[in-house]
Amino acid sequence: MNFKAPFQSITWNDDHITIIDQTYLPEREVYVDLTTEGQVWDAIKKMKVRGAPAIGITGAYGLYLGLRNAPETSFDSFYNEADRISEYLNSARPTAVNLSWALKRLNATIFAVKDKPISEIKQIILDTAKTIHNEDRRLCKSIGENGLDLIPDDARILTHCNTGGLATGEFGTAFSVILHAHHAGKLKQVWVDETRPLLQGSRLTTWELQKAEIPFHLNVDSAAAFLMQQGKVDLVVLGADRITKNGDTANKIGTYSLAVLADAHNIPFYVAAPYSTIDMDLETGSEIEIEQRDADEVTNFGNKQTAPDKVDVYNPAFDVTPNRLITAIITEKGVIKPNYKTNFEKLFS
Ligand SMILES: CSC[C@H]1O[C@H](OP(=O)(O)O)[C@H](O)[C@@H]1O
Repeated sequence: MNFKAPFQSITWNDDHITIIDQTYLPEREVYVDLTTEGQVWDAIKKMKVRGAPAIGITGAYGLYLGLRNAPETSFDSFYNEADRISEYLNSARPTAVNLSWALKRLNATIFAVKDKPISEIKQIILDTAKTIHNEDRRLCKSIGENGLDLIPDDARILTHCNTGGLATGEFGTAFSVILHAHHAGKLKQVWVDETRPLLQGSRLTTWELQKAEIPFHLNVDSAAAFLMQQGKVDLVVLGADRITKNGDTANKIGTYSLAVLADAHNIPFYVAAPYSTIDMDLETGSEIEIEQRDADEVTNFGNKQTAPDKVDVYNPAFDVTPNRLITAIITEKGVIKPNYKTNFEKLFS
């Protein structure tokens, strides 16, 4: 299916990255230029750019920004600098594997061309970052196409957090499935979880759905169960930040709750993600580092304080859904069903 994505959230402009600063959405569409690895780190940490594939792409460009003026005295010193900057960038957010995946891919590329002049290696780093960006565009389009077979006519899809162009290189993951279902005339509407505490659903997914002219209702997270109980949800489709070899999936906090609810109501529960989100180095979800974020994200609603001073807060940015609750994982190579370990090994062989 040929259709354009509603917008681009990351662009390489000659010598810098331009991103939409998502912290201003939906009220304002603010574009910011990132010219150093420090600005990239800050943008990822403060979620000006967010979403597993998007932070991988931005991190890749960030490594180039950090290395483009590095001394060209010796390969070893250049490679050590690449490793240092990669470690620094990777420290911005730990859970989404795409950031470390992109940086590891770039460092492997650098080592593979170690006999070339360092000036040439720098250009290869930039070219590889662009390849990662363009590859994500293609992979996410395929995810949407592959997901279509799972979508019934007049589908009412519930989704969580944001998985569209703001979270990826262009089409999104679960959002790509929604886009394709819409263009195929199979989508009745989307239920959008607001996704506390940072409201990626109510701020970002609604903004993207309006741009795509897709019908939706915004609902508080705790209304999902009632919607399912009333028979108003046909399937759940959402994204991932890290999927382990056995199919356990780390995703935005609240995903596990939805998986348990979907199971209790016999509703299909689908994860959509590119291969770059699958971490074949981890056996199970218990090994995934879950990012803990600042208390003020929970004790404040925008600029309004909504809890007393000095309260203890538990604010994990993600949770882990066990593979047994995941009906299938929609990837660019097709729809993967259990046994995930066996089928991932075939996918990666
Ligand atoms: C297409 S991956 C999007 C994935 O990333 C989000 O996390 P965050 O907003 O904290 O970057 C969320 O888990 C989404 O499912």
